[in-house]
Amino acid sequence: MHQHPIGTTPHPGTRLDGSLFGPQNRCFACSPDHPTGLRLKFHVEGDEVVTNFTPARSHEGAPGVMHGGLVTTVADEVGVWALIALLGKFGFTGTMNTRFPRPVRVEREVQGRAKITSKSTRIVHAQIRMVQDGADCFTSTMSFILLNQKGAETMLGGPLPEGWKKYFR
Ligand SMILES: CCCCCCCCCCCCCC(=O)SCCNC(=O)CCNC(=O)[C@H](O)C(C)(C)COP(=O)(O)OP(=O)(O)OC[C@H]1O[C@@H](n2cnc3c(N)ncnc32)[C@H](O)[C@@H]1OP(=O)(O)O
Repeated sequence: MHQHPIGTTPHPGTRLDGSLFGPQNRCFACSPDHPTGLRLKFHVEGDEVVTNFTPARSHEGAPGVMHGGLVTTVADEVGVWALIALLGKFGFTGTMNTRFPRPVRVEREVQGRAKITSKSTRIVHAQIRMVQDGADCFTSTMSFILLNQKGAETMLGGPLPEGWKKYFR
């Protein structure tokens, strides 16, 4: 029987940048007005959520190479945005199983691509790739944990803004 891939249609009305969550969103990776953040934006291509980012010299670890932790930051973020865009849900990163097959060079665009591979009530698995000049530089299987409103409030340490509640179970 033909199986529809999970989450292939953008969740209706979803604006694919950090302004979606309003001024309380201070996310280093996606807040549009973070003073030193990455200010990532996202779009959907088929069953993938995609972000484009050009690392600067200030994102280096080894000379000429983007710091692996920052590569992971972009990859983690595009994974979460796959849940937001395709499922209308927010998940907290639970696990990452990652390889870095090639360096990401600074001052050249790298593309983050995330695809949802499985979904249950409480866990979503996604496959994330970071691609530069047509080659995979980072591949990871990540799990994201879906909390209910009470669990999210406990985790975040306070009540959720009204507009965030729908992103939880
Ligand atoms: C709307 C919000 C807007 C925000 C604006 C900014 C946007 C962008 C921000 C983007 C930021 C980027 C993203 C970030 O940076 S998210 C930040 C990085 N991640 C964290 O800080 C998570 C820290 N960990 C925790 O808080 C808890 O351990 C979590 C919440 C993960 C689970 O809590 P808890 O343990 O109490 O949950 P449960 O007992 O109900 O279990 C539920 C199910 O999950 C399974 N499980 C549990 N742990 C793991 C695990 N580690 N791997 C795999 N599976 C795990 C468990 O077996 C069970 O499965 P099942 O038995 O039902 O099958």
